[in-house]
Amino acid sequence: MTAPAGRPGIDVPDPRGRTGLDREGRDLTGNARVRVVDVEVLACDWSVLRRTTFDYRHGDGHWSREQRETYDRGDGATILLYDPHRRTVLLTRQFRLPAYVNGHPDGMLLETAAGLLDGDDPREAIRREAVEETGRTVHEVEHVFDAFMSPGSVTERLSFFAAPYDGSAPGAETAGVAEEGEDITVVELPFTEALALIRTGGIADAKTIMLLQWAALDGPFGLSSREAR
Ligand SMILES: Nc1nc2c(ncn2[C@@H]2O[C@H](COP(=O)(O)OP(=O)(O)O[C@H]3O[C@H](CO)[C@@H](O)[C@H](O)[C@@H]3O)[C@@H](O)[C@H]2O)c(=O)[nH]1
Ligand SMILES: [Mg+2]
Repeated sequence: MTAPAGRPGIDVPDPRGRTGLDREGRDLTGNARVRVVDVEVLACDWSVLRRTTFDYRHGDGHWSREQRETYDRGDGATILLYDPHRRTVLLTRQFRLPAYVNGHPDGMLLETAAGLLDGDDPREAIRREAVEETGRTVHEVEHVFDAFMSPGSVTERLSFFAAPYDGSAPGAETAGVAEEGEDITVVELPFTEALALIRTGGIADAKTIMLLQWAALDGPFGLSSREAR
């Protein structure tokens, strides 16, 4: 007996049970300069790699046919936890393979807590991730901004949040969901030290740099907070 014919992720389930992955992006109508011609699934396992063929009308009016690959691992959310009284921030340290294979000395990155949405609203998702990755429960979270982190290739939209935590209360030193292979160290740093680490390369993660700079410019350790004191 032969196995049923079918393309995983398209007409038969892929390893994560998905089908119809080649339909994503075919019916977009928001930009009259863009006509999607074809969507191919090049790979689907954890994430989805697609190649999209589209016609694009340039500024001078001529059309050209283009192809772009997009890497889709879903959307995510991240949060800066800060203690406004002790002037500290709570970060995580974990191994990041993509950074390790691209020149980071040991792949151990200092980052703000973050996670994939997994079908949740960003605000709900970030409350869950804050507890999972730092052991701290956060109450009111402030939405700071959203950003596409690598818009030439990665579809992900990241939602950025901030929330105070009480660093005078005892907290966890390790966190993460062990069944998912996570092994996270919780790192509390004086805010000025965290900012200095951006300059030296000790913090090399984009979302973390963005949130620390927001905190210095516009957030809890910024000009307006200094004026308020
Ligand atoms: N098997 C497998 N599992 C994976 C893979 N990629 C991720 N996972 C699993 O999915 C979990 C994802 O953990 P989250 O905490 O939800 O996501 P994250 O990797 O921290 O992502 C956050 O940071 C990223 C980097 O800045 C952001 O890109 C992302 O939006 C989010 O904010 C990992 O612990 C791991 O178990 C993969 O390629 N294969
Ligand atoms: Mg995470």
